Amino acid sequence: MANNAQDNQDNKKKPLLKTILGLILFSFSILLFISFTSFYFNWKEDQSQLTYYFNKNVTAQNIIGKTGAYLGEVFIFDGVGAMAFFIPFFLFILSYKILFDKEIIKIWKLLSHGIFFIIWTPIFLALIFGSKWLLSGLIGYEVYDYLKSLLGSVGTGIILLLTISIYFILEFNLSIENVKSKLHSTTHSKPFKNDDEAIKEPFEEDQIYEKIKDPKTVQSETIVPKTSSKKEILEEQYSEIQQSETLPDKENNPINLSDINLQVEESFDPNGVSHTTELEIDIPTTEETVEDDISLTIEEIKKEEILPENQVNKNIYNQFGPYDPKLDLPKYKYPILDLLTNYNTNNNITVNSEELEENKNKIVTTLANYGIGISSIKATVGPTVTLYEIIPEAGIRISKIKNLEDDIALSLAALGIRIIAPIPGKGTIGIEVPNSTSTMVSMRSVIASQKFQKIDMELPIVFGKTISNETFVTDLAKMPHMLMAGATGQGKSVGLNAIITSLLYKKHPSELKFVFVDPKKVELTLYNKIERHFLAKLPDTDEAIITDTTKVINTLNSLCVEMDNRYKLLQSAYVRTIKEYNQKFKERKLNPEKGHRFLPYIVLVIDEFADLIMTAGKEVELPIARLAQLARAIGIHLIIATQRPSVNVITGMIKANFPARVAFRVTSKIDSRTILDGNGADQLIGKGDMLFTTGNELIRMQCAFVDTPEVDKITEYIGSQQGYPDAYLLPEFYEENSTAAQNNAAEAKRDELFNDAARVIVTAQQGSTSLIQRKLSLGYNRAGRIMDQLEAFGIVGAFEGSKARKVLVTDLVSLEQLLENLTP
Ligand SMILES: Nc1ncnc2c1ncn2[C@@H]1O[C@H](COP(=O)(O)OP(=O)(O)OP(=O)(O)O)[C@@H](O)[C@H]1O
Repeated sequence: MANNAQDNQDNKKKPLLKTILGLILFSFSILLFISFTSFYFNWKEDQSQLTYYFNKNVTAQNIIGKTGAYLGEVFIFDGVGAMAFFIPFFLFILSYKILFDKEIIKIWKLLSHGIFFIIWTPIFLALIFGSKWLLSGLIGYEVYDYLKSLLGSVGTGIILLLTISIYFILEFNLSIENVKSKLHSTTHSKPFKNDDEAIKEPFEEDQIYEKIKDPKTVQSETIVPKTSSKKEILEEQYSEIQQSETLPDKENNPINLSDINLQVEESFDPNGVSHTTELEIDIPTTEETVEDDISLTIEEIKKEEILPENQVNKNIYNQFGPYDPKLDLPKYKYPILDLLTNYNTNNNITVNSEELEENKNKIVTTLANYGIGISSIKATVGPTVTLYEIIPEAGIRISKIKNLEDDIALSLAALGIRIIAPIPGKGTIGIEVPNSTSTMVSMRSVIASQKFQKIDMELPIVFGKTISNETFVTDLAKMPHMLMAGATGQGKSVGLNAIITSLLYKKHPSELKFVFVDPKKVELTLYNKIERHFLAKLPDTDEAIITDTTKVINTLNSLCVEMDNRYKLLQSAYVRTIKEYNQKFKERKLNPEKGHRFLPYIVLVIDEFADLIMTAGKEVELPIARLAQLARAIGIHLIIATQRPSVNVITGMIKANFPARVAFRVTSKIDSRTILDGNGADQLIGKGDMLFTTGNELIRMQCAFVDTPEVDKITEYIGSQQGYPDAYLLPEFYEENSTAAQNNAAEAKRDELFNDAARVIVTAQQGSTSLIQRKLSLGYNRAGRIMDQLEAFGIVGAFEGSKARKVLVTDLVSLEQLLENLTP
């Protein structure tokens, strides 16, 4: 009881205290205002009086006396000049809020804006008016003077302009797009584009009638004859009414325009000419009833603005701009050209005209010996091969020339002659003859080529130079998977390195990850150095480069899981390809809280595929075929290289899903057919001489040469830079049919924070990875891994795309029991 009485007392005191405080602040604001204003008129006379502040015989001119003069001196003269008026203004607003519980202007907003302008304006005034301290105050002038010594007047002006621009941009959200869209909307909402058009616009007088007449008073309305003068009058009157929407008592007595009865009356003289037009407005008065005496105060309903989801993201977009995945490693430097050796042979293909002439003669005579006449012959010299294009005389069968391949080779005494009859799209027959001295195509020359530098592709690969000495660039993302074959020592490893190097020169670590499988254990180990930048691996494996067959199977299956996960993400984002998905993510239209993330491309490179198939057979073939069939849309691309392109290695299932083929020299026609579905690879001359096809024509090329020390330098360059804490972690994969093995494996690898994460998830009853991330301050990968483990132990359900996983344990007690059972 005593307590209640005390509370009541307190409650009664509170409004009193508030009123007192409000009044004090109000008085202060008035005092300051009068002091400051008076200071401007009397400061000269009063300045000397201030030394005798406590001497009652000395008086000041200021209305508020010596104190007023003193306050003016401190705040205006020695302080911030005219901006000192902000202080009484602020106190006034504050007192109003305290007294009447109403905010004229939001206090915090006013304060923050005020602080900005208290700093900015005096400097600005000092810049414009110089040492007029009454305007800028001493502080404003001194700051300006200091800035001037540093930047000069122009520099200071620019800084001031910049700061005020930033202020307005932030305050009014003036991004270029916003301004554009506003301009756009205003131009579209303009009724008339210009005055002329307004005149041309057929004016419907009836529309005015419609607008101004109240349906209730239709009967009493006087019909106005349609003359242009009346039209104008009416128009004017209507606009007046519209303006009068802001009638003075609108605040307290809101009047609806439709409640206004409008009558237009005209008097006519006998000739029918109108003289006066009167406008009468009936403002309905509220009926006064007894109930009116009882006042009803309706508390203002505060509506919290809830934006739709896409709008929320839009705000984030407006605030932070597009998401840039490269900001993960903002200081990352792309490899420089000097890491590649300059072999000094760049574009200088030596044309040996004697050799060309000799070969031409031999071709012409050999063909003549078989009765084939030629009407013209043209040579295109490439780095390793020269293409002689011939147009046979009319009536010669093409197959006849094709059959002479061996005879021409014999007469030219050269290996690697290939006859293309006819050259697709040209109407000529091509005879490729190797040059006696071939020119090496250096990786440096192709990387530096304008074509590669300027190309805009998702995964650009520069292979080398074509027979006509053009740099050949193609997009792995479009291929979408590549099969590479070639006998040992013919340039396969160099080819793989060329592909990887091209990608490393063009892609940021956030955009691309490699999975390397290297059963030979030597070719790809160089790339270990870029593990934390560009490699992806299974969780809890030490080496990112996979050399062990069992791990290959797990990795491939894990990639299948990643593929499925990515498909779910794409599905929930309503997009069809990774490109669209990432674009949407960059535009912040996808919510990371719902599991969305930027998806890097994944390139799986398998060197020596034959070895894998021999040891693991179907176990690798199936996931590879699955990936090859489905992974194109979600950014997983496969490059498979093999020495032995025999049918038991490159099975029908694999072949069907790898449209892009690269063939270095192979030893038999059969191998050539397996890899290219035709002859040709057996006629290559080795050392990087290659054929490339994506299903249509065969392109002969000299592969760019990149040596191991060059690769070493590139990986060293990238590896020495700041990288991610770990390689990109692929999802965990457990074999489906052995739950025990699965549990054991998971048990052995349970994360230290597994129990904590389980508690977080069960408490919140929400299976979300980002929740674990937030509560336990973990990175996405680790949190994702823990989530997989929670699934393995039956604590949460399966991954469901953008939806949170189901939590299968309902309360903490059951969870603790489960965790206890798990502890060995
Ligand atoms: N594009 C090229 N330009 C010039 N020379 C090359 C090119 N490619 C390969 N060579 C030469 O051929 C050699 C063997 O190449 P590479 O190591 O790539 O063969 P490989 O097919 O991978 O052999 P293996 O299968 O035994 O590893 C290289 O050391 C190099 O001298």
